[in-house]
Amino acid sequence: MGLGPPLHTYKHMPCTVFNRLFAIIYICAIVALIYHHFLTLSHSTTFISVAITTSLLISDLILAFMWATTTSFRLRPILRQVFPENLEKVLDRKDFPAMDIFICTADPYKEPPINVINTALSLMAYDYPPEKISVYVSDDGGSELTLFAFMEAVNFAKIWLPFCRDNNIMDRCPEAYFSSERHGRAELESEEIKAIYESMKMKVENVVERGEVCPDYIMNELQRQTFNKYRTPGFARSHHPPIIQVLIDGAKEKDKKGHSMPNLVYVSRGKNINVPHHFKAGALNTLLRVSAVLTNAPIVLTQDCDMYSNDPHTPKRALCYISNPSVRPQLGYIQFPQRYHGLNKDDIYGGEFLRLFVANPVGMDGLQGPSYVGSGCFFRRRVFFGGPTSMVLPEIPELRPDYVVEKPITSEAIIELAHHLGECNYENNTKWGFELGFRYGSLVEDYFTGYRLQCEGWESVFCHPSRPAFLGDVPISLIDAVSQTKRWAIGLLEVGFSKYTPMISGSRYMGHVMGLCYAHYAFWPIWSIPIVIYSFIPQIALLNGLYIFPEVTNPWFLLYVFVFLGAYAQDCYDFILFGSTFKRWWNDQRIWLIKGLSPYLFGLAEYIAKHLGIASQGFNVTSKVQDDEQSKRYDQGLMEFGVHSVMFLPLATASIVSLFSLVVGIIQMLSIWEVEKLFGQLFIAGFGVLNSWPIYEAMILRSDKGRIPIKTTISSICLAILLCGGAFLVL
Ligand SMILES: O=c1ccn([C@@H]2O[C@H](COP(=O)(O)OP(=O)(O)O[C@H]3O[C@H](CO)[C@@H](O)[C@H](O)[C@H]3O)[C@@H](O)[C@H]2O)c(=O)[nH]1
Ligand SMILES: [Mn+2]
Repeated sequence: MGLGPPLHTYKHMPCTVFNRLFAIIYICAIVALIYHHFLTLSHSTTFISVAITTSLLISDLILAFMWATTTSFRLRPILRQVFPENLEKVLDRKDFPAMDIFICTADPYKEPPINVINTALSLMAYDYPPEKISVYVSDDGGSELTLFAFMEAVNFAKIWLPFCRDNNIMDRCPEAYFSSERHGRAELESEEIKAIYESMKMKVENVVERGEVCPDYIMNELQRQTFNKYRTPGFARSHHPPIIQVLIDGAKEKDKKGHSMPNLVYVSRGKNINVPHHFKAGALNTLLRVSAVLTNAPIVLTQDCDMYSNDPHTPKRALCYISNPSVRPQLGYIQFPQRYHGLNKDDIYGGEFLRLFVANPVGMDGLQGPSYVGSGCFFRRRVFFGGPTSMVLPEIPELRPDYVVEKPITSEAIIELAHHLGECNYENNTKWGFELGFRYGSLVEDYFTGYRLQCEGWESVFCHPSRPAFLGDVPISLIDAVSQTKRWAIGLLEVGFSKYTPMISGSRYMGHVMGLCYAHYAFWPIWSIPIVIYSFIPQIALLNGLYIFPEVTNPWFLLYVFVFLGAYAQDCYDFILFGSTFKRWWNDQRIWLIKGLSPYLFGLAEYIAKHLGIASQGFNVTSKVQDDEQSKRYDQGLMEFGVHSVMFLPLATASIVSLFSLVVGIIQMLSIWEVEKLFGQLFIAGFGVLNSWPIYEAMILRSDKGRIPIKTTISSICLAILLCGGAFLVL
């Protein structure tokens, strides 16, 4: 920075040297392993042994490729530190840039409006000049319930914001604050506010339960007119004109203590069943345009509706990097990790996503910067308009990132223009979604957008303070977790096999290591191929007395041991290094196997089906509703199945096959007493059984509602019999 106290610094992680050395050794091991497969292949005489060796070869090639992509995150990890306490020494508070905050919600029944307004309130209460903040809510659910909740939030904000400011509260999400032990200091006032909050919450929940805003809750003619828009004949969430409401005009409205308030704008973009709306990316682009004509702040923060702010100083941390764009003109965005509240102790579904949200971004931070993960990201508005040196102009001057807004946000002309910009077919014949704004073409618009921005030359920074900047909800049932992963899998493959594939395009624009980092995600779903093969082939071969791995006494066996233990140990080491625990790592590797057998596999299949024109996929919003009984089981660490789903069949079948082959394998071992021959397969079957423990429990031992339905159990037993019987006939 030159002058003044430092705002940020970084250091290389000490593990870098070890990581690089280990990578070299491991590459040699992989080469040897592949050589061994070819050797075996050349000695194979029967069709069966050729087929088995080939499938192992393919599996190991895929695992090797994925290992290489994982390793790219380990080559130059850096840790950053920011000094927000120094910010006001170099930048006057009145010179802080304005910020437009985008919150997306899509379904009042899966994303309860009370939670959405909690997120909004936590962000409105940022420790930042309120007149510089504008919060825009995108309601893709097109629901009066959400709008009603926000109208209520406006009144509550007038008490909540000054309360947080005057008492220097850290938890500025009301729900989090009132349910924590911390609200001791401002006792009396806090109790009063809590009562007001509770009554608002009841009102909002009541309205959601009824499914409509009852007439007593409508305060005046203006509100009645607004709600009537949702009740015109033909109005549906997927078919309606744009609705834009300025709920707080910061220039006029004051809080209870007479201070200014942030702007709050509700936007439900226009939709038409015949016009593609591009899901969240489409919603964000509408917000980009609407906010451009209303406030056009140079900084844009995107937030999922469940990701509330957990630290009021977060925007100042971001400012430490972007307060002076001329210092690093290519810096495009600052990504904070997604962190979650309410994870159970050992994180049975791997909901922490330690690698995705922490370890990998740290790795990319030392290169061109982390990928964008959809929430908790401060962008410079300029990034949505072409690369750092080649600006792409929008169709009207009002949308340019350097356009200065002069009219007040409630002026009629501006509101009219905003509605026009939110029309469902506004984007026809424009560059939105392709060269401008968030990019279309993938269900993981975040990954795809970040990737394209970085290809254009934008850099990014990972900001990972020890107090989480944002906290969100995790799926607490297996079906939710795997459905989410399946959506991601499809979206990632859409990028992986597009003309922008990271392997080629990414490497060309960002270098091979960055290309590999992005390829890592794009090809996540192909992990399902080796996982499926290793979950069935060694076990079924064992059942039929076919031994497919080197004997324990054979030196090649050591190679297998090294490759397996090496990968697992380094994986575990990463987990511990980034502050997680051994048990969480263990559950994470189990969920990795589950994903390979279920969402990655189905994602791959659906992606192919889509390409053959058989099916098409939408964005299935993850439910954020917490069923009490389900939450209880989650807290106890029980895996929640509960419903019958084809997604569970491969894993249930694999667990039965493993168990069966382990038992038969042990019997074989006792009868022929040649452990060294079958040890490899026995180990894999045993490893499968160990990992399947929660599945057996849920099939047989449990009686609660989260157990595996009998239908699933029977279907998977039938499948297992078919598979083993079929193999018996063939082999
Ligand atoms: O048509 C849609 C669909 C979704 N959303 C919003 O998108 C956000 C993310 O949806 P969610 O169901 O929570 O998906 P997750 O899989 O949990 O989200 C992750 O993955 C998404 C991409 O698949 C990213 O957009 C998210 O930022 C990232 O947190 C939510 O706020 C939704 O309201 C919309 O606004 N419009
Ligand atoms: Mn989410």
